[in-house]
Amino acid sequence: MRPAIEVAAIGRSFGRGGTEVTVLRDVTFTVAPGEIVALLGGNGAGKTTLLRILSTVLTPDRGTARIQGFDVVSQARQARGALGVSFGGDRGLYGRLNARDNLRYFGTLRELGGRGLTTRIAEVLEQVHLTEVADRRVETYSKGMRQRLHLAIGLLGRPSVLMLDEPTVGLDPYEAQSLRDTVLALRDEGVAVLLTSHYLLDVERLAQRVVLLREGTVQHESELGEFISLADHVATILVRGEGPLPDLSASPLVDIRVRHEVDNWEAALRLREWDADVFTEIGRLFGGLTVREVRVEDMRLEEAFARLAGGTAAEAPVIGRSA
Ligand SMILES: Nc1ncnc2c1ncn2[C@@H]1O[C@H](COP(=O)(O)OP(=O)(O)OP(=O)(O)O)[C@@H](O)[C@H]1O
Repeated sequence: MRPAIEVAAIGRSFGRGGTEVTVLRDVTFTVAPGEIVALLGGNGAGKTTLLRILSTVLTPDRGTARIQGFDVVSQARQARGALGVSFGGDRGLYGRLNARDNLRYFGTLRELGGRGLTTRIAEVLEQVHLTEVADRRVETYSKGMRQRLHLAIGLLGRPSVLMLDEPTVGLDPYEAQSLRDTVLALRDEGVAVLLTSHYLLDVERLAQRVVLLREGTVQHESELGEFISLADHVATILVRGEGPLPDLSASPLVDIRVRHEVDNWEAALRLREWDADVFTEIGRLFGGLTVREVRVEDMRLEEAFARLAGGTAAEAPVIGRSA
């Protein structure tokens, strides 16, 4: 089966002469129909630049990219026809109009029109669960509703390829999950999705494959499971307490960090693997102390990301689990 997205040796620089900066170097990967690929990377890795090239708004200096077989430079119009783009944020929506009229406006820009457009608007509203509020002004919408409207605009042309830049940013967990469910339903219909997200929960729940950019080159590409297995810790146990600090020397648990604030402390125990002794060990370390909270965080994705993108999980700039 022909890939829905083909990126071959793409390169892009900005500026000239002595101030030229190369932002993408020899980037190559594909996305199959019905597949969700997460494009990851720290700030400035080149993700947005690549999405701009694939959505035909920026031309590459080197290499080729195709959307459903259409070259994004020489066949930009056809490529755009196969593509839905949802870059989200607050830009681009007309607050004083309702969702239906926003969709009509963007549909007309895409040269969709007439009765076909009215039917299509009803369909996309249904797909993103906005039918009930479709006649309300968009300025009264929550962030999640706005993100879903962005997605609906991207879906108007029945795209077979969808590009989503930070689809869940700023959403509460319920809204984020609802948006993820919509994306999964689209994937099940055969849509190819390329996604960037600073929320690794999106990656975990959505992506089958991960492409990680670092300083403009593909640093790593693998199935999600393989990516996660690169982490050398399976979990972190956070223990919070008060009073005297625990003595954590001579523990077989790796990488123990303790943070101390006035009379509170927090210990982070990073586990290389789970075994029955972990709980015995925790009892031994913290027995007799005033423990207020014990929490287990599954850190594998963060760890894997941090190891490959640079820095440590604790410092990694792009991680968030709040959504
Ligand atoms: N028009 C431009 N002129 C000069 N430099 C640019 C231009 N666009 C992007 N860059 C630079 O290219 C690099 C990559 O930027 P890009 O926005 O693609 O990264 P990103 O991976 O999307 O980062 P973030 O996660 O912060 O959005 C950055 O160093 C940025 O400053």
